[in-house]
Amino acid sequence: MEHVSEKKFPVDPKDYKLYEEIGDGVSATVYRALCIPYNEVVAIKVLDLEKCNNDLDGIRREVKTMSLINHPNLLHAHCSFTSDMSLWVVMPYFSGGSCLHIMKYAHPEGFEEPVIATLLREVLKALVYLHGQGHIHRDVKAGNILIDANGDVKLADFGVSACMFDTGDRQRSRNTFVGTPCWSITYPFLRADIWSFGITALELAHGHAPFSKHPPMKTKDSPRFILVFEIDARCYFLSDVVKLKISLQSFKEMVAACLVKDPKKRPSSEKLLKHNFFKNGRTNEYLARTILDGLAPLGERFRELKVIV
Ligand SMILES: Nc1ncnc2c1ncn2[C@@H]1O[C@H](COP(=O)(O)OP(=O)(O)OP(=O)(O)O)[C@@H](O)[C@H]1O
Repeated sequence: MEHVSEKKFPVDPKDYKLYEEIGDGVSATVYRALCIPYNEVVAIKVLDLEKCNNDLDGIRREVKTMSLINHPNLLHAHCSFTSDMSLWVVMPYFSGGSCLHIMKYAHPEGFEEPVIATLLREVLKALVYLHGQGHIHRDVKAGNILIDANGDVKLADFGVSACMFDTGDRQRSRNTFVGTPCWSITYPFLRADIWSFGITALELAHGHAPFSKHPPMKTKDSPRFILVFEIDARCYFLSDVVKLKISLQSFKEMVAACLVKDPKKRPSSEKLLKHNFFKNGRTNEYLARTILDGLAPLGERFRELKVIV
């Protein structure tokens, strides 16, 4: 049981009233809910601990990371607790839902340039902060970019994140790297997020990620996979760019800088944030007006999309 925000959220399920489902993932269901004592709407991610026997480490990491981070573009959990065989993570409710949901529902061909620039700029600010703290997010994607009613953007889901300052044991067990946490060694690992960031840019521009219809690769970290994927993603990008509404040279340059095979040659999140492309970004109110106005409530959209899938 952990308390993670200034306002003490209750850690008893009886203090919450679960409303409709608003999302689901591999091992969790997310509900809109009411925190009864505060009369405040929240989102609760309920993880079935029996289903995630093999990844208790990942869950602990997600909850711990969510409780320690403090940045306006990162999702911060109110509290978490176990109830029977499930873990409840109580978080602020983002009525826009994820960018993936919004695209699937209302923008199947992807977003317009200023929307993409605004979303990506906010995500990049979160990455600058995370990387500065030695964290790698490792799951940057449209499904993990949440938007609230004001157009505020939050990067969510730390289920597979890793901290470069952890002991070697955990890193060894995750089969990613072994070594002392010093920047000269660790910074190429942080740049894994830059790769995913480039793919996310394509996802937001196309409405879906390159090869999103293919089953996930088991050997995610294998250099062969990365190489094949890089070439494919770039071909996909170059051949399809004519179809995009995006004609900006700066978008192409920005994505190309992220999708470089050698992580050391990718820009840092801080450097990338200075890229010209992000000058096309607008305010959060613009986002709210452009992509949230007129959308059905999140639960309704979720239900409709579930029927389609
Ligand atoms: N705080 C929130 N407010 C509104 N919607 C949310 C919130 N948290 C999650 N969601 C919705 O629920 C979906 C699934 O949540 P989440 O990604 O945390 O589950 P997951 O099991 O980790 O998913 P995956 O394994 O696919 O990454 C999100 O894509 C989003 O649409």
